[in-house]
Amino acid sequence: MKTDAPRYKRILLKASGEALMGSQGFGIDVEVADRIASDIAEVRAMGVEVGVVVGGGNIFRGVAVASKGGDRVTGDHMGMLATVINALALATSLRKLGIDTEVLSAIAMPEICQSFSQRAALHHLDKGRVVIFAGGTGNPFFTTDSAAALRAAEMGAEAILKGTQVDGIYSADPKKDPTATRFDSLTHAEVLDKGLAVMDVAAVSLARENAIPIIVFSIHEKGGLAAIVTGGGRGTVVTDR
Ligand SMILES: Nc1ncnc2c1ncn2[C@@H]1O[C@H](COP(=O)(O)OP(=O)(O)O)[C@@H](O)[C@H]1O
Ligand SMILES: O=c1ccn([C@@H]2O[C@H](COP(=O)(O)OP(=O)(O)O)[C@@H](O)[C@H]2O)c(=O)[nH]1
Repeated sequence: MKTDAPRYKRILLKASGEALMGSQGFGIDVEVADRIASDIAEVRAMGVEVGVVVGGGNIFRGVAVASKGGDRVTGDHMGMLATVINALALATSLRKLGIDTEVLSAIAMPEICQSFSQRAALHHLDKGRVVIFAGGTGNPFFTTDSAAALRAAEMGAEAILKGTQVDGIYSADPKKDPTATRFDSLTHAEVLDKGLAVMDVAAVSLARENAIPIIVFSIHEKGGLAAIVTGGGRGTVVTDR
């Protein structure tokens, strides 16, 4: 039994969309969604309040449309709808585990889920529900990382936990540069000044302005989320120290 006490009362997990496709080339691998849900359930069982922003890269990215001569805004609308599909999949996995979960969308679609408002989000969190924020920020030209920073500020989260493909922030993209070295800790300003592209500038700036720490860790590690929440695990911690 895990006895480590959680460091945070309320967190915002950014779950990579790309991770959800598992070893498939596209879409959602239900086994991966179920495993991420079990990781979330583990920290809920510790009493941690959890908001989740889910990406959409496993289904659609707006730039893909723009790069082929299409309209970027329409592409981004398609990307935001992709995040709603992922949010519904993750909510399904959480509910299978008996975790009370609410999906709040930045784009109104009342037949499918509630619309986002800060009041609704805080209400559901207070009731102990996991809240999945769908539809990104609701605006084109943004990313789900920016949505994560925005929702973290709105819900008063003590940390943004970015669960991604890599186990931290490196001196360069480790997928492209095998000589890249990993940081244990950085400041928001250092991430921006060094141009470390693990998160976009808007997201890091918003987190810095609101003094919200960011922890980048691998979402592929079972139990990795609980390890980070209890102050262990492998990841890069970004603070305004
Ligand atoms: N300096 C860096 N340190 C770590 N990862 C980086 C860095 N620069 C670029 N990356 C890349 O950024 C990716 C995360 O970007 P992102 O598109 O937000 O993924 P996701 O939203 O699916 O987690 C990592 O998987 C990594 O390949
Ligand atoms: O506030 C937002 C969030 C997302 N998107 C669109 O949704 C896509 C999927 O999000 P993202 O690339 O951040 O997903 P992830 O990288 O986490 O899988 C993006 O490419 C954008 O096209 C957007 O337009 N506004």
